Amino acid sequence: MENTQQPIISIKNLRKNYGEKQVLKGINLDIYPGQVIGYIGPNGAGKSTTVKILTGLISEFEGDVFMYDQNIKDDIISIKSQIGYVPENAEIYDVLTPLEYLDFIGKLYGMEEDEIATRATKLLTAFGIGANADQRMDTFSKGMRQKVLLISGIIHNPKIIILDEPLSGLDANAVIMVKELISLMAKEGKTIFYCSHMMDVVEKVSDRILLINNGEIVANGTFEELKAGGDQTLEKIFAKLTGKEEGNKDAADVLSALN
Ligand SMILES: Nc1ncnc2c1ncn2[C@@H]1O[C@H](COP(=O)(O)OP(=O)(O)OP(=O)(O)O)[C@@H](O)[C@H]1O
Repeated sequence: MENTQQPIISIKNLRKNYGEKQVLKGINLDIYPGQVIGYIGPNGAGKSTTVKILTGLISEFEGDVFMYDQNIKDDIISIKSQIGYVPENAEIYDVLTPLEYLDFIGKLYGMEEDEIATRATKLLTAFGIGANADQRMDTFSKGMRQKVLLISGIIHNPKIIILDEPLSGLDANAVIMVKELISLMAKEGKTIFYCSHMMDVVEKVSDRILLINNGEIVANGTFEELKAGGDQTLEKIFAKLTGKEEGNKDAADVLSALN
């Protein structure tokens, strides 16, 4: 179906080089309000580089990115405050308690102290760690920290949410909850850019799936559209388009290297 809305994110001929190496080779993409974009690709394909450009962590690149109709090169600071970002490997200030940490993050987003405290308490409870709100995070498990990170990415109620492998370390119940949350947020009109290696989840939550390989988009469509090529799971589509369709003999190669 043709989208008649204005894109909330528009990526035009995005290129990035590290020295001689071309990491992004001209990415073009329009993303509309309320869409969940699943961004997948093999290790080293260019996913995190794309995300770092979208979130202003990398400022040197060729091409243009528009968010909320503004070129991010013109005012990345104001755009950053309107994005929620959950990074892949974030350091959390774990000498702080969740409430202290979220207070710090909320203030960076310009929120009022009372509003931060109320929202943080509600979110921590919703994520099942309300009882740990005043406990130092150096005592937290990986999943508990990941929950705090997720909360820190949405506490300011942004319209664009960028998630880089957000389910890492979460237990099965939390995964179900976050999947549901992604769908509900999209229904509210939020736009989610979701990078992950968890094919089964991407398959279920995404309205549009983009597969990047060697810095180029090699598939772009709904899961139904991608399946029309004949493969019934995203795992199989991924394997075919990234050159592993002959069956993955890498595991056997690893084993034989040991013998
Ligand atoms: N700071 C850097 N300097 C040089 N090369 C880099 C740098 N950051 C990333 N690269 C290279 O850019 C390419 C893309 O990396 P990127 O982190 O975007 O991949 P990815 O798709 O996120 O991979 P993964 O699934 O492993 O997280 C890789 O070849 C990587 O080695």
